Amino acid sequence: MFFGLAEGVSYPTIAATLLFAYILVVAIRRRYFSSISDIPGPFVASFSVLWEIWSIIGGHIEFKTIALHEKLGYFVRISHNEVSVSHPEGVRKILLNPIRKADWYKVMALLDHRFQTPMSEVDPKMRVERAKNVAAAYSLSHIIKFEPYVDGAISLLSKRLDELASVSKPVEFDKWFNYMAFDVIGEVTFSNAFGFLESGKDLGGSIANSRVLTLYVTLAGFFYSFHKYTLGNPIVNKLNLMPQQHIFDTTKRAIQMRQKNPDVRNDMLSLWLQQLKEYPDRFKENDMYGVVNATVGAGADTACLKETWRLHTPVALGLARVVPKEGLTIGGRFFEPGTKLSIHQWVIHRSKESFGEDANEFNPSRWLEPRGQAMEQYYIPFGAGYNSCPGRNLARLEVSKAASTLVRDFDIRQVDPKQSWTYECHFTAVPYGWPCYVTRRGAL
Ligand code: HEM
Repeated sequence: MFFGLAEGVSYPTIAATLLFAYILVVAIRRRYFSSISDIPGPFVASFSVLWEIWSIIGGHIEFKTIALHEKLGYFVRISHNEVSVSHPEGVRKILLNPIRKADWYKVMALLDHRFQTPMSEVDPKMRVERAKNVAAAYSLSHIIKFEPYVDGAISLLSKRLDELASVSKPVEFDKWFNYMAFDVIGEVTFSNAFGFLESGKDLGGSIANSRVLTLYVTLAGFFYSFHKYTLGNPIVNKLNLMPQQHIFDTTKRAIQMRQKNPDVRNDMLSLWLQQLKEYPDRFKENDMYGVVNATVGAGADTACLKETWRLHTPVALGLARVVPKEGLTIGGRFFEPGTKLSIHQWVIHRSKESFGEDANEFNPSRWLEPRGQAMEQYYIPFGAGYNSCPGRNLARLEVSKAASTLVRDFDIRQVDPKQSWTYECHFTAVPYGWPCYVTRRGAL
């Protein structure tokens, strides 16, 4: 028997209706029949990732997540399969527990899946294995050897500030700190500064473009399968189509220049090249390129000190892990296997329960008071557990020296004293548009 289409009904109409019905069923199932249906959160988050995507694009996911926790409590459903956790047990049970990372991290194989790094590896055991290949380069005993080069970059920065001061030109610190961070990471990784401080310019547009790249990568992590077959595809990358990949071109050029440099030191790259030679079966050339890209990308983002890192934490996206097969109980609430649980560092760092009633205030002396010691367990600017930041030694060295030198040597005042600090949080908190006048202390 043959059924024809009713008059006025076309195949596209039927396809659209079926698609709509499918989306509706999925949304209803996620909203009402998921193991986290009872957890409060924005309506749109109960059936999609749209709340997270929209908040990341908006540039202030950190304050939105804090506000939700203040209103709704320890657990907030921020997407159909992710719960943001602010319970004091969260750091220990989610980050210090060696459980799988969320698939979002897979996007951190940059430019594409051939360049795996410890960051992109979601399995904790494999991540630890990968990290072993590169760990020595980040160790304090290795990093400390680069102190003279950090000092050199700070002196050059001071010289540039003197030049700007002499013509009363406002200083855009966000740019100059970025230049310094790039040059330091160049010295530590390739035995050569990139030349940002020397030229006083964003060479090749690397810094401006890395903002676009960061936003793209942060969003693409939520749609990894799609990214992998589109812009994260090796063919697309060979054609140079990855959005704003200038930073990787800059890194590639730095590696090429280093090969011609007769004066290379025992830099990070030399340790990784040695590893490549000694363990070719477990550390391959693409792994090395991946790690170099991750180090330059992460290392060039550095900003300020302990209380500042608490109040203005550089990473502004929840660190997400996946509940293991035996499930996980936090604060008396059981979470089923496969649920994504994330720790948002801004939420943890501004918790009044952990940091006191003055949690939203800049009060460095909290760390010197008796309560300071108990606060340490909730202080996680560099993450915590097996996936914590390997670059923390360099970050601490560089930021402590730069901040203290600048505060010692310069008077700094805003061009517009009433302007509040401006920054955007997509993946990291990136300051912009906050010009200041500087004058050398003691100068007439
Ligand atoms: C203020 C400065 C910095 C802060 C606050 C910071 C913080 C972080 C955080 C929170 C993570 C992710 C942890 C997670 O996903 O669980 C991370 C990862 C990472 N950071 Fe940093 N970082 C800083 C500077 C640096 C520097 C200077 C370098 C390079 C020398 C660096 C290299 C990395 C790398 C390679 C990863 C990937 C970690 C992995 O192996 O999985 N970071 N960082």
